[in-house]
Amino acid sequence: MTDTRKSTQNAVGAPGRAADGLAARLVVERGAFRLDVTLTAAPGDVVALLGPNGAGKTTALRALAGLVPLAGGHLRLDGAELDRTPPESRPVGVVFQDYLLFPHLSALDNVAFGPRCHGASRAEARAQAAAWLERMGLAEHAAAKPRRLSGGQAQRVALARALATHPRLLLLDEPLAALDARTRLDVRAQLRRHLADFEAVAVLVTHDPLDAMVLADHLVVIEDGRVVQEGTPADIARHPRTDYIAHLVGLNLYRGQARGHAVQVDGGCVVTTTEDLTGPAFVAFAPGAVTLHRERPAGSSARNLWRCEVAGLQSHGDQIRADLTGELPLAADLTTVAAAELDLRPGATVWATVKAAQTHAYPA
Ligand SMILES: Nc1ncnc2c1ncn2[C@@H]1O[C@H](COP(=O)(O)OP(=O)(O)OP(=O)(O)O)[C@@H](O)[C@H]1O
Repeated sequence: MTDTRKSTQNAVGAPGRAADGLAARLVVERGAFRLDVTLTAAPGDVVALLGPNGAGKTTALRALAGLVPLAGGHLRLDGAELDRTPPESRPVGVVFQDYLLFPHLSALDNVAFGPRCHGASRAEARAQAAAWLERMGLAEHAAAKPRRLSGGQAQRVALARALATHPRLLLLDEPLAALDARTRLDVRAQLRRHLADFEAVAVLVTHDPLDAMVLADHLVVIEDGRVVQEGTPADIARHPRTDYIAHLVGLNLYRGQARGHAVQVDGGCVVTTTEDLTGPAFVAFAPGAVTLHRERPAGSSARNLWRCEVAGLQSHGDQIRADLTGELPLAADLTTVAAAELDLRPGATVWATVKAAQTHAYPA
C-alpha cells in the first residue's frame, strides 16, 4: 500500500533519532497478564496497535494515558519523563470508542472543556472550541447536546475536544468501532485528514485492519502482551510473521526450512517457490491462488499439489471460501459457480494446486 498522505521517512523506531516524539517501554502487570511493549514514534507519526482480543492494546493505551501504572519500563514524550505525571497533567488527548462526551454540555462546551482545563479563560476556550467545530464541519451543531448528535458527529466532537488541548500525544481507542458502516467510511476519511495535519504523535488502537492500514504509517501488532511484528502497513501485508497477521491480511502462511526453491513446512509437506532461500523461512500464498480439483490432476503445470479434505465452506463477498485440512491446511477462494461444479461439500476430498510463481517465501 502506498502512503501518499505523509512522509514516513521519520524513521519510527530508528536508533539515533531526535528526542522529540514518543519513546516508551510499557511494562504493566494485571493479574496473570503481563504487557511488555516498546513503542517509539516521531512527531507526525500515526501508530496503530493491532492485535486479537485480550492482546493488551487497550492496556498499552491506558498506560500511555496514565490510567494504569507502569510496573517497569519508561515513558518519554518530547524528551520529558511522564511515568510519574498524573493523567490530567499529561499533554495527552484521548478519544474513546463511545465518545464519552458530557451529556449535559453542548457540543461547544464539550470542546471548550479541554482548553478550560488547560487554563484558558471561558471566552478564549469557547472561541477555540468554535474554531475546532468549524474545522470539523460541525459549526451548526455547536449548541446541540450530545444526545441530539449522530454517532459520527459525536465522534468528531470528541476528536475536536481532544485536539483543542494541542496534545503532544493523541490516543484513539477504537474510534470508529461504534459507528455503522456508512458513517464509519465518512468518519474514517475525516479522521485520516485530521491525523495528516496533526503535528504530534498519534496512537490508535483498532481491531480493524482496514482502519489500521488507512490511518496509520506504522503498525505494531501485539499478541499476548508482546510485539510480534511491526512495520509499515505494506511490509506487514507482504510479510506476515504470525497466523493472526496472515489471517488479517488474508493469506495462507507456513513456517518451515527452505532449501533452494523448496520450503519444507514444519510437520508436513513441501511448498515449491520461485525464491531461492536457505534456512528458516515463511512461505505464503493467497486463497485466490489455489485451484481445486475433484480428481488428482494429471499433467498440471502447477508445482504444488496437495490432497485435502473440505472442512468448511463460507460465502465471502461473491466468492466461496473453502477451509481445507489434509497434507497442508489451507484456505481457498473460488467462485460460487466453480464450487457448484466441483460439488464441494464438507468432508469431500479435493486436490489443491498452487503455482510456484504465486507463492512468496521470505526468511523467518
Ligand atoms: N482490570 C483488569 N484486571 C485484571 N486483568 C485485566 C484488567 N483489564 C484487562 N485485563 C486483562 O489484560 C489483558 C489485556 O486486556 P486489554 O483490554 O488490554 O486487551 P485488548 O488487546 O485491548 O483486547 P480487546 O481487543 O478485547 O479490547 C486481558 O487478558 C485482560 O483479561
